Amino acid sequence: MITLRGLTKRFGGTTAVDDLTVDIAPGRVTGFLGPNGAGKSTTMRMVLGLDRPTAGEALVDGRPYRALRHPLHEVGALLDATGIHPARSGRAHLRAMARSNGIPPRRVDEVLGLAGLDGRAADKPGRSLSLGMAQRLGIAGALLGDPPVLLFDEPVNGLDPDGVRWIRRLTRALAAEGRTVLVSSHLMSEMEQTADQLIVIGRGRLIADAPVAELIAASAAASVLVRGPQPVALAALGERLTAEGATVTPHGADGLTVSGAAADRVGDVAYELGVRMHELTPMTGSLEQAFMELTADSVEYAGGTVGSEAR
Ligand SMILES: Nc1ncnc2c1ncn2[C@@H]1O[C@H](COP(=O)(O)OP(=O)(O)OP(=O)(O)O)[C@@H](O)[C@H]1O
Repeated sequence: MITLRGLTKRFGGTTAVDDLTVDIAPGRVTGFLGPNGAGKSTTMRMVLGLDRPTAGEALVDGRPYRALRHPLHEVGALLDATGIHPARSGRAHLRAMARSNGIPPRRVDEVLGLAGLDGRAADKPGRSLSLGMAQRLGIAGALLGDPPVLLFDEPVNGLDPDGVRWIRRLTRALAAEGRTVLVSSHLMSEMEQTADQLIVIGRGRLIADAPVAELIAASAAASVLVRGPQPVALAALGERLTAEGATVTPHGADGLTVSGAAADRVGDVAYELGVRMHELTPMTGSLEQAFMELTADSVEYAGGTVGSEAR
């Protein structure tokens, strides 16, 4: 279990993490999602004792990282996979880690196997590892102490499609063993396939903490695409739906996207107002869409919504 309580980190005038309170439970994969610069890496660094919180606390099984007696056996992490010494092989790197933590050398071969690094790749010097191999090596390092809590920061970075599938299977298997698995990503599609629970942050603040299926369902139920040849009538439809509490955004030159109203209701209102329609389509929800909706206020390029100015 990872527990964040009022976790806050400021760098000068920048608030990277802003009063984050959340529990990350064992036995499932928790996706940690947010736009670039949202504060995901900084949060993970505080869990790992690499950054000191400005306020609040980050606990691993109830204790701050610095109070863990055998850290490698209690929490494993992949943060920046490019940190390996250029002249040292992956195997030597892991052996050194194992030695200084009282872990037997045979565990090194085990985790190299788990990470899919065959003999040759494990003996290459750090400088000649591809990013994908470095990611796998980083994951091998995280698994070395067989810890119950794992943090992977953007683990699919640099991996080919096989590697991506491997990460998906590995994280799910680790969670199925009852471990706490936190995986950060800005790839919503990846999280849709991997995570059970999603924590979404924007500008350091918690935006959502919910099961993936719930987030998708919320966005799926809510969006309807409407197209028609009468801009003024369509604008009137948009106004009326906005007045009923829906969110209406323009879609191309002749359409609207309506969230917060069912397709039946949109059709009925159009009929009442005599609006000619060329299309009325309930949109299939995806996590991508849910993510865009959730983080719309926390990214600089967010599009505005239209209400009374609807075309
Ligand atoms: N050491 C630091 N000094 C100053 N500012 C920092 C430092 N580390 C992070 N930041 C700032 O804190 C904010 C959050 O950064 P962070 O790397 O945690 O975000 P992220 O969600 O991991 O983003 P990305 O997906 O781009 O890695 C950013 O505005 C970043 O510029």
